[in-house]
This record gives sequence, structure tokens and C-alpha cells, in this order.
Amino acid sequence: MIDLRSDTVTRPDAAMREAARTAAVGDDVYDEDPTVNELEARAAAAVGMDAALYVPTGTMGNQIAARTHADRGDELLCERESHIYNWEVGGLAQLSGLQARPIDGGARGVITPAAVHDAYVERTDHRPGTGLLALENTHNQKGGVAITADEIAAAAAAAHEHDIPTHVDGARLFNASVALDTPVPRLLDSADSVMFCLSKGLGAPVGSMLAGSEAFIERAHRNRKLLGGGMRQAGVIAAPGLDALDNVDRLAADHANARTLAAGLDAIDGLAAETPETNIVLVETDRPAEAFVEVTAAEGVHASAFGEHTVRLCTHWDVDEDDIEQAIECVGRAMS
Ligand SMILES: Cc1ncc(COP(=O)(O)O)c(CN[C@H](C(=O)O)[C@H](C)O)c1O
Repeated sequence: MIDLRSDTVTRPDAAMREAARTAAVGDDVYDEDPTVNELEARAAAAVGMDAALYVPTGTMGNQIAARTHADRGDELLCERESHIYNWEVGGLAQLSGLQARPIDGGARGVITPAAVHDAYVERTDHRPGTGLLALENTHNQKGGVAITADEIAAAAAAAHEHDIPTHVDGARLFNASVALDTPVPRLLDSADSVMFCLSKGLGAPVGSMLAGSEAFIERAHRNRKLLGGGMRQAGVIAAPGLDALDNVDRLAADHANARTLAAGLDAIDGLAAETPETNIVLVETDRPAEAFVEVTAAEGVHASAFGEHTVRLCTHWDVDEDDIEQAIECVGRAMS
């Protein structure tokens, strides 16, 4: 089975397993786990922010950011098809009492300064004020679109005109960095916080990083405990994350495989796939997406239904060029 459902399915390599086995550990609730502390320092440096916090999942990282930046009853501006709005179980409302105000970011999921100004709400006795702007890079639902540093900075600058912070859901930010040949800190020039995943294309089995100012991370640390994310000897799962930070350059192979996959699928009757910007391929199919997923699974390829006639396939480090060629053949048989 060639598993292209997501890059969340990546499995740790031998080096990661050895790092986990030999990790120095301590009680991270008391900030005494040396491996977690090393990972947090390296992650902060990698994104150009003052501090970072190790969290079990990207969802928790985003939800901690929302709760830390905004107050109960605030509005959070986000893109209409963003993960924080669509795929986190209504956590903004459930966990933080926030009201999401989704903005249509168009074909590429880019929120413009004008859209920020239009959506901003000043807090009054009648209106909930805007408390946070949440951006997403790369944009998952739009097909892994890599949003440029200037586009991120322009939206964040508009938010800052209203004294609103900007959080970047950077689950795949390193994919954007590689695709745009832009250093990650440049992609975050005007952002106030970022969450990025170690557990997706970077290959770690568990974990994401939330980064921002020292003061923000101190408050986020307490909100992580509130949400049950205070961990003990977490060095065992954090150690592979240190390896993951050394894996960034290999993302280019995932992007090349995605381009090959998209071209191969686009040549199959009944399918249409645009050239991907990163590791996510969106395929429009002439049959219901669920039916496509079912028949391709029977032929040995796992994909994800991402819309009525839209299927998502993600490349990642457990899939090589031969797998991609095989996947194209399998889908061709499924469509014949
Ligand atoms: C942009 C973005 N931000 C946050 C998350 C949440 O990360 P985790 O909670 O799964 O670690 C995801 C995971 N995305 C998963 C996937 O793509 O298969 C599913 C949809 O939740 C994401 O794509």
C-alpha cells in the first residue's frame, strides 16, 4: 500500500529511534528535560523567534496560540478554508470562547491587507473586538500553496495597524521555505507567533513547536498545562524532533515527487491535477471523491477525499520515486 493520505503518516527512521532510545530526560513540567529544552532552543533559532514550546500536536499549538493571544469573546480572523477553523473540532469556541470570522482568501488562500481592514471589528459595548489574525502557510486545503513572505508581512502589518497580533499556522512552513527558497525567519518577519509541525514532512513521530516572544511563550506554557499538554520525560519523543530539524533540505524531494505525481495523474482520463507548489497534490476527478479513494485503495494507493470531486495526495519521506511511478500506474488501473 502506497500511503498518500497525508504527510502525517511519516514513520521515524533508525536515527530517530536511536535518538529516542538514548535521549537524556527529566521532568518537563519543571523545565528539567534537557532534550526538550535543546529542541525548544533550536526551534526558536530556526524560526527566528525568542522562545519556543514543545507541544504534542499542531492542533494543540494552534489552540494554545489562540487562547494566549486573544481573550474570551474576541473574534479571530482566519481564511475560510483554514485548518484552525475547519479541522480543529471547533476548538476556538470550545476551548477559548472565540468567534471565528472566516475570510475568503481566493484561489491561493491569501488574506490581503484590505480583507483584514474590512473584517476588523473594534470592541464596543455591542461588538466583539478582533483579537487575532491567524494565517496558514503552506495552505493545506488550497493544495499546499506556499504564501510569500511579502503576502504574510502585508496581512500582518494590516493587523498591527489595529494592534492585533498575527499567528501563523506553519504546520508545513518548512515546505514553504524550501519551495520559495526563502529562509523561515523571513517568512515570519511580521508574525507574532508560529506553530510548525515536526511530525509531518520533517518525519518526527510526535510533536509540534509553538514559537514567539519570551512573554508569549511564558503565557503559552501555562495554557499548555491547562490543555493537558504538560509532559514529563518527553525527551524520548522530543529527541526525534531534533533529527527532524536536520531534515529540511530533503523536503525538495517530496516536492519533486509531487510534481511527478501530479503530471502522471493529470494524464489519466477523468482526472485533472495542477502542478503543485509543495508536497500536496489536489486531483479533480470525474467521479465522487469517496468512490475514487475506494477504488484506488483497492489498487494499492491510499488517498484522502478533500471535497465532493477533489482528492488530496501527499508525498512524504516514506514514498520514493518508484512508489510514485507505481502509484500513477495503480490509479490508471483504478480509472480504467
Ligand atoms: C495546516 C495544518 N495545521 C495544523 C494541523 C494539525 O496538526 P496535528 O494536530 O495533526 O499535529 C494540520 C494537520 N492536518 C492533517 C492533514 O493534513 O492530514 C489533518 C487534516 O488534520 C494541518 O494540515
